[in-house]
Amino acid sequence: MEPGPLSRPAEQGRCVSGSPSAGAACPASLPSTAGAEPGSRPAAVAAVLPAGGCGERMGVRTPKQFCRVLERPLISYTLQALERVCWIKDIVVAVTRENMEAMRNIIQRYGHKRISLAEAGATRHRSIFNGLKALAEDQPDCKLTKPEVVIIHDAVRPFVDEDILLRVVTAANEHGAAGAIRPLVSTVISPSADGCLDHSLDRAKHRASEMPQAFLFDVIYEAYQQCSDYDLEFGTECLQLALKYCHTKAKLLEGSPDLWKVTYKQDLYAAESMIKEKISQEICVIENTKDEESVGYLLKEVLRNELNFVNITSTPLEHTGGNIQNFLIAQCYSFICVNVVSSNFQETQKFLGTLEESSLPLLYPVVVVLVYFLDLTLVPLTQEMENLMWIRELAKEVKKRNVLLSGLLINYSQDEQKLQESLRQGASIIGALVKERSSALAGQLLVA
Ligand SMILES: Nc1ccn([C@@H]2O[C@H](COP(=O)(O)OP(=O)(O)OP(=O)(O)O)[C@@H](O)[C@H]2O)c(=O)n1
Ligand SMILES: O=P(O)(O)OC[C@@H](O)[C@@H](O)[C@@H](O)CO
Repeated sequence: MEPGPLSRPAEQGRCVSGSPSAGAACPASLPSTAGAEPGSRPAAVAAVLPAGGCGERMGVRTPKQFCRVLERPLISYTLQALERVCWIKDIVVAVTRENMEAMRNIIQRYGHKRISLAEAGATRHRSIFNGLKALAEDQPDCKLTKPEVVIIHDAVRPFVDEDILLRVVTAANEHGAAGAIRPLVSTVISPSADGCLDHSLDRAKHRASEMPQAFLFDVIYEAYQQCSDYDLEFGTECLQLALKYCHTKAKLLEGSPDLWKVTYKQDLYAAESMIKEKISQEICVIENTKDEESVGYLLKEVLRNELNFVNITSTPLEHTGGNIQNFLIAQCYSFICVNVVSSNFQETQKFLGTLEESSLPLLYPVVVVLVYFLDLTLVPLTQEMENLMWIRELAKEVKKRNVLLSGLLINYSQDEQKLQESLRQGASIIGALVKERSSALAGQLLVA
């Protein structure tokens, strides 16, 4: 049993790791909580996230858990997913010594809480074991308290929701161990020594083991303490360790397709698309109260017609100050500021200022589109573009705060048909800006 090395805590005073005392024999019967009422969630739940791999199959220099998705490290999304669950009291992340500083910077930059760090091991099982040691109370001056149930979840599985976490924890509380499974996509075959097919498994009778998994802490901790070096070195299945060393048969729970593990580069592209899709479901139209109300209303209606599956809300500009946080909490990261008066820099500054003042770290790029309605038969386009050049400079400034600002001129033609056409084109442009959330378009002035 290798010692669990000490590492400086991510949060002051949080000690991590340390070598546990020699493990007692595997508990003959499951600990008291194991007899818990079916369906009851234990009070004390913690999580261990193995994040000490090098991502060889990803084929890039950066370990995949630190690869950026929408300019933010992948692991930050997983931490955010777990932090949304208020009843997980501690999250221990196992990272390599050389990545400790990078991990602390991520925790600080994105405002992650309840995080402690443990040093990763040479294999995933060894990393998990070190994470468990950080939670075991038999450690000198360790501040983390031992949980009743511990969740084990790969740091590169960012799409985990409270429902599956609660299900595995509740099942582990009752059965001692539980894990998410998924139907196999490919058939599992067994090759013979000469590289030919020996036999194939009946796909209908087998499942893929995914994450999250959960265990009564004493069960999985004991299993790791009894684990052979071979299993620590070559094993990939925590549920098997609970079975083999603690005779605990894990409860298997069907998980959603989102539980997949980011392993290859295409998984990173898929993760980015899913995150973009998730945060593009809400658009808030900020109406300038000086506007003729019909302009903002018209655009809202066209947006609703053109952008299916997107929830379009609206609010008057002067109301955004107080509730910008509410928008961010409600997962709204796209704002369309409708103006009729051209180049009203002050109004825009006022709105962007509320984003600046927001105490919530902007975990996703916030798209802000300044929409100007102008009858281009009355005002030469070049002159108006000149008037709006301040958007380019302002966009550079707010991009540092993860805000992607761009301008959109919509021809407010007196001809009803032309106006409708411009509105539809404007809605399509807004839809693309929101969906693609590309920093390359920040500061651009577009015309519909
Ligand atoms: N020594 C290791 C190896 C892996 N992991 C973690 O275990 C999770 C799942 O492992 P895997 O997908 O295999 O990650 P890598 O080992 O990094 O990938 P590869 O096998 O392609 O190198 C990842 O979050 C990874 O960081 C770990 O904590 N310690
Ligand atoms: O680390 P690897 O990618 O080799 O394997 C990890 C997976 O086996 C593991 O996350 C699930 O199968 C559940 O145990």
